[in-house]
Amino acid sequence: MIAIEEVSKRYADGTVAVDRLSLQIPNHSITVLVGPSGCGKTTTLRMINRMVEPSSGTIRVNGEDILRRPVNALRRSMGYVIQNAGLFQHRTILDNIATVPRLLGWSKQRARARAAELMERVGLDPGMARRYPYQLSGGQQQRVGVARALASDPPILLMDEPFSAVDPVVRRGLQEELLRIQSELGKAIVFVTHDMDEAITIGDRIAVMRTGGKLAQFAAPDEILSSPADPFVEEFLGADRGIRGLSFLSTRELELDRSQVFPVDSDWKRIAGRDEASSSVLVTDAGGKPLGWADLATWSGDVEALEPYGQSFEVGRDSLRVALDRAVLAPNGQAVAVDGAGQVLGVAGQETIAAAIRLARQRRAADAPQDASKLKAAP
Ligand SMILES: Nc1ncnc2c1ncn2[C@@H]1O[C@H](COP(=O)(O)OP(=O)(O)OP(=O)(O)O)[C@@H](O)[C@H]1O
Repeated sequence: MIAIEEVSKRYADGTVAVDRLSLQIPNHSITVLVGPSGCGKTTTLRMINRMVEPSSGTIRVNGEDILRRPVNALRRSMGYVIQNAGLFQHRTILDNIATVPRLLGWSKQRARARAAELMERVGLDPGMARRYPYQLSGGQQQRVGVARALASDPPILLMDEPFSAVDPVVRRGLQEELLRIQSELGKAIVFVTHDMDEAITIGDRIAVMRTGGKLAQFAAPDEILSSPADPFVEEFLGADRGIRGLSFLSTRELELDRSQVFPVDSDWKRIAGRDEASSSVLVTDAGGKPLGWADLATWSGDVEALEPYGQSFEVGRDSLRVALDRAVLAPNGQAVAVDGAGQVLGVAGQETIAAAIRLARQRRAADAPQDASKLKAAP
């Protein structure tokens, strides 16, 4: 959809921000630009909507050179979201979102109806429609920024570090929301970030750029993590490269142990008399949800006295990275696996998870070559 061909940008002071960059950015996918500060990510993004004009090279959208299109029409065909949302402070939330439809000549009523629909889509309470931006939290303002960019239903969305100014929990929520919206709308999204974890979470493909505005690698996240193109990319990915790669391995086939899981109304005398080595059991409520760990040698039967189990992971939805994290953090090294309804499916220790990682990697290697661009990171 967006073809960047041999594009360079040299600013008036001689700085070469982007150097002969070529990228094919497909439809219905999220392409993330990452790289160290000053490597030309923002410049690249802004050349796509002509906020910055390239010094040389060509950018085409659906085959058409963007220089042939009137700049205003071009920009209105592309949603643009920036850090801190960049909202109009004197306009209500509803009118902020309705901005582009109004510019396109929609009636006030139609534009506001569209804005209200978008508030719902990005998870904003309709009660906020008449508020002003300063009356919203940073995360809510970012949602408004996304809604505003989507208002005229542009096929392309340009996002420049849109979630960088909010705390990690809100950021995670915004990323999930973006993925959900993308699964419904299927835009061509170009997303700039500094954060490799964010890139892995949301990107279908990642372009790693190096200082001087050159492309270091352009591939699916999984491929970048498993086969960095050169020492620069490897160093940029950091020491957690192996752990991050586990984000692409499913928990679906993880072998779970159910023998240690018992509902709270069990016959504890009989269970305590078992012959098995482990006296540690996971107690669930009557609905099968985890309550905590009990050491049968000492547990009185009091639910309040159970050892906390930490956080569970959801089989199929969460990756082996999450499962391993849960096991590492659990007091007894056992991660609790649940289904979509939060009911316990079993437990898995670090050894079991390590075995699953080895197996998944062997399978991957055996399946190769495969279309890595189809792989998507689980949370
Ligand atoms: N208007 C300008 N005039 C001169 N140099 C500029 C201008 N805008 C950006 N630059 C320079 O171009 C280079 C690339 O900047 P750009 O903002 O594209 O990088 P970035 O990768 O987005 O950085 P960051 O991650 O820090 O936001 C930097 O060296 C920057 O100082």
